Amino acid sequence: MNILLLYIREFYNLAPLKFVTNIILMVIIGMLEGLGILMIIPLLIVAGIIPGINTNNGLTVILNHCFQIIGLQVSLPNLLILYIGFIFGQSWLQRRQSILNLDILQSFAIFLSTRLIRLVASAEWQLILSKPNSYITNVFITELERVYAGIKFFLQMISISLITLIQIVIAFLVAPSLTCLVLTGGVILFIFLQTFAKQTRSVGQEISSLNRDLLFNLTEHLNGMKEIKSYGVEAAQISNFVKIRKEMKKNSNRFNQIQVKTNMIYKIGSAIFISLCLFSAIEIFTLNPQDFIVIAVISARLWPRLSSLQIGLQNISTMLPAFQVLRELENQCLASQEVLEADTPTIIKLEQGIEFRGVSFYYENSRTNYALKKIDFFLTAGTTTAIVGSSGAGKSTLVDLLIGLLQPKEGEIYIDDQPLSINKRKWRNTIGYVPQDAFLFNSSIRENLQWFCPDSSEEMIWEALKLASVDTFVSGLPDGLDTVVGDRGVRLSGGERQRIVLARALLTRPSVLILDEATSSLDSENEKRIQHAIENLQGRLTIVIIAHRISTIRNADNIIVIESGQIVEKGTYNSLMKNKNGRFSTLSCLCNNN
Ligand SMILES: Nc1ncnc2c1ncn2[C@@H]1O[C@H](COP(=O)(O)OP(=O)(O)OP(=O)(O)O)[C@@H](O)[C@H]1O
Repeated sequence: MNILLLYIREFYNLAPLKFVTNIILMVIIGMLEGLGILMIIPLLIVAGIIPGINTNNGLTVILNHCFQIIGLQVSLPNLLILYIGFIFGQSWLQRRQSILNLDILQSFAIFLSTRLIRLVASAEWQLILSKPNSYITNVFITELERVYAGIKFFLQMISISLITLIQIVIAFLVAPSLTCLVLTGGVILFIFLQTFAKQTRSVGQEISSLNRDLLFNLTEHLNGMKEIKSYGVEAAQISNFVKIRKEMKKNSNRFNQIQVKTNMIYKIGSAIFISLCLFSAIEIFTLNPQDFIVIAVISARLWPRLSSLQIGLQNISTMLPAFQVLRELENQCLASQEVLEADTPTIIKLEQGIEFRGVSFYYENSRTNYALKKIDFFLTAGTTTAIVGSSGAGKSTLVDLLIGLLQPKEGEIYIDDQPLSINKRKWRNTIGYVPQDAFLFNSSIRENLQWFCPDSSEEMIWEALKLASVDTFVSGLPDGLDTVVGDRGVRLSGGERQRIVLARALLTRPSVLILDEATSSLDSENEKRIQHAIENLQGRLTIVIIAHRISTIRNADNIIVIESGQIVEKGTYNSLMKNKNGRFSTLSCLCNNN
């Protein structure tokens, strides 16, 4: 419950005035409903439905007094108009309150999701790496929805509680002993049914974990659709999906059964207690008819409310695990916020070069294994450097460190003698990055290109396309720049996609271009095109190429060979090839044999 109160406090802090207005409206609505019930007595008296009525009844006297003040007679039409007035006022306020309620709930929903996206976006890359995408998606889509639902149930419970409380007070004023009897019954039943709240909590926990599994399974299924179809393992994936779905159904049924059971117990309980009340009212408390009617109406309304309160509590209980999941992610992101200098469009004009000084790095989930150990090198500005090594050698880790996504555990990276750690934002504005699995949106080539550079002109776009050797291809398309590339660029070949991503990186006019295995999945024809594009750029900027294939880096000014996280060789292509027993020569032979 503490976690719920924590979010309620944030909810209150977001719009305290609206929150308080909402509560005041709830109280007024509760009072108007109570007055509506009380009106039954004078109505019955004036209509003469209850014979031999004691007209000195407290309520009737107050009403007479009120009517005298406004100069009206206590007549049936006046009473009916007043009754309609109460109901009208209550309904109108209820409408206003519902609108206000939804408004503040929606504002809170926006606040929570915006805060989460900010926290995730500014978290250290290593935290994002440690979470499956589907985990974060699940928190955004499912768990956040459950959190809003939990807050909504909480507000509904406040509203029901206030209305119930006001009616209990009215009933108490009319017939204290009988009200105590009705209440005792209600409280006993309420406490008895609390055991169900615990059960619903465990159902809620299972719902949270099943939602996560379902999304994980679905994401894996969709991402790996090509492989799944190629290996013909659709049935296994589908059966896994169906299994989770069935578990969800089982859970949902369990929750429903608890709620239906609660409802049933309340109905039976209320029948027993209302009968008991009727009997006691007549046989023990000898209540007069008008008071009896008020108590009967309040009791009849009170019991369903108690049942709604109980069900509301159960609903909140089911949602509590979602609050915990959300808080956990928020706290993790908060604890690993990236320290960046103020947002700025400034870039670094690389003049001397980039230096790795004694850089070591390990991933948090494998602290004993260094992915990179004591890396020292200097990349002169304006040159092209290739980093090669076998799979798992540490090339991508090195690129992530170079971009400033990962922080060295030991040592430091310098950009023209300035530590990268204090200039990360400026540095990222300076570089162009083409990753292994280049990403394109399901929109036009133009929109994809302008993603990082929204103000780029037509001329700049074509210049970048030309540099990336993809201008002829784009101009040959029927819709040219307006051609839609499909989800993740599926309507393009691997080579076309990669060259468009290269053009996107070049459009930002970077001083440093980092290509991480940009040709790894391409055939030799496309590889040549990319290579040609890179050769076009050599000398104009500082280029860092991570490559598997030695053929693609023949023209690099420097080559750094990494093995098991350490630099084992450095030099030019020719000097490294001369050392026949060297790692580079071996890698080169392996590539040629492949
Ligand atoms: N997110 C991670 N968590 C834990 N260990 C990781 C993570 N990413 C990489 N590693 C480990 O770090 C080492 C270096 O990995 P890296 O991806 O940098 O190699 P690579 O040379 O780029 O490999 P490849 O050419 O196959 O992409 C490997 O031992 C790898 O298992």
